[in-house]
Amino acid sequence: MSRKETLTFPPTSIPPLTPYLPPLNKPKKPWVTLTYATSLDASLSLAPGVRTTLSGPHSKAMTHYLRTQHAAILVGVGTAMADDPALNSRLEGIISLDQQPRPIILDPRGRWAFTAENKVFQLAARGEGKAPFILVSREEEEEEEEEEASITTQQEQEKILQSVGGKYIPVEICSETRRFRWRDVLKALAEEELDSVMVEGGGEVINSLLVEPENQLVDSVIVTIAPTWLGQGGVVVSPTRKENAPQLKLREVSWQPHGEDVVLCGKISRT
Ligand SMILES: NC(=O)C1=CN([C@@H]2O[C@H](COP(=O)(O)OP(=O)(O)OC[C@H]3O[C@@H](n4cnc5c(N)ncnc54)[C@H](OP(=O)(O)O)[C@@H]3O)[C@@H](O)[C@H]2O)C=CC1
Ligand SMILES: Nc1nc(O)c(N)c(N[C@@H]2O[C@H](COP(=O)(O)O)[C@@H](O)[C@H]2O)n1
Repeated sequence: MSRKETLTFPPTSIPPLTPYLPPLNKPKKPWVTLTYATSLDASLSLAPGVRTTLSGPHSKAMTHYLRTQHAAILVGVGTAMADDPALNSRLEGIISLDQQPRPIILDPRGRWAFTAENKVFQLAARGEGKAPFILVSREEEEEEEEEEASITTQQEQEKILQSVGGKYIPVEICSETRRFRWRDVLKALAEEELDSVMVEGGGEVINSLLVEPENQLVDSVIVTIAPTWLGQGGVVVSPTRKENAPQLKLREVSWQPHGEDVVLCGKISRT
């Protein structure tokens, strides 16, 4: 990684965000904040696998403030592969690793071919971020024992993970969707004593969390809207619609300008 980035977030911007952040006395289930940056045409990126900057400097600093307010930060393997994300907070004034969120990667099939060069490992080695926990399918772990080549790769990757304090966490997948069930993901986080998580993306992860009944697990939503159209072909946030189901709507909504972007905060209506 190049020069160390430092972001400044004005303290006056903090109070309007506070109602949407994990409270001091957290409930048993980890607090879930769904947060991402979108274009005016609901795109997260120009195309799958393409890292796309949407946030301006102010809203980017806000995201890095949010990262300090959560125990964990979660992305899908699609994002890990596309972006090689750092998943730490580069906010000015961070003095301790305790202020950094734990990166969580959903990678049921072990598709992320990471090396020690990936940012998250570089930062963990330098003490500028926590080491990732990678959620893998319990079933896949057993199947891979059959293949010698993948065992070697898996062992090498496990060494890289362990060398910085990370680990694989086996989680059951749903046999129909071949995806993790969100309640199982949150249970795995709770078992690691991670009592809050910001889910950053990408498209598949967000859309899967916005459908019924999974959306009832979301405590707050914080979306950065950039004044940009990305055009067709992007990774779009648009959850599957259930016939005759009521529309998903936010309540307790607040709109906050952050530079040229606007940040929309809200809570999902309980059904
Ligand atoms: N603007 C923004 O704020 C953000 C933008 N992005 C962008 O989004 C794009 C990546 O999005 P996308 O390609 O949709 O990939 P995702 O990051 O959403 O990863 C999806 C993968 O995660 C795994 N997964 C496991 N459990 C679940 C589950 N319950 N629900 C959904 N997925 C699950 C699956 O892996 P498998 O198929 O192996 O089973 C799935 O294919 C990139 O271009 C990135 O730049 C990402 C984050 C934020
Ligand atoms: N808030 C926000 N604004 C954007 O414009 C973005 N592209 C993203 N992307 C998310 O942030 C991750 C990158 O984080 P690092 O800067 O590498 O720490 C990326 O993987 C997406 O999750 N977010």
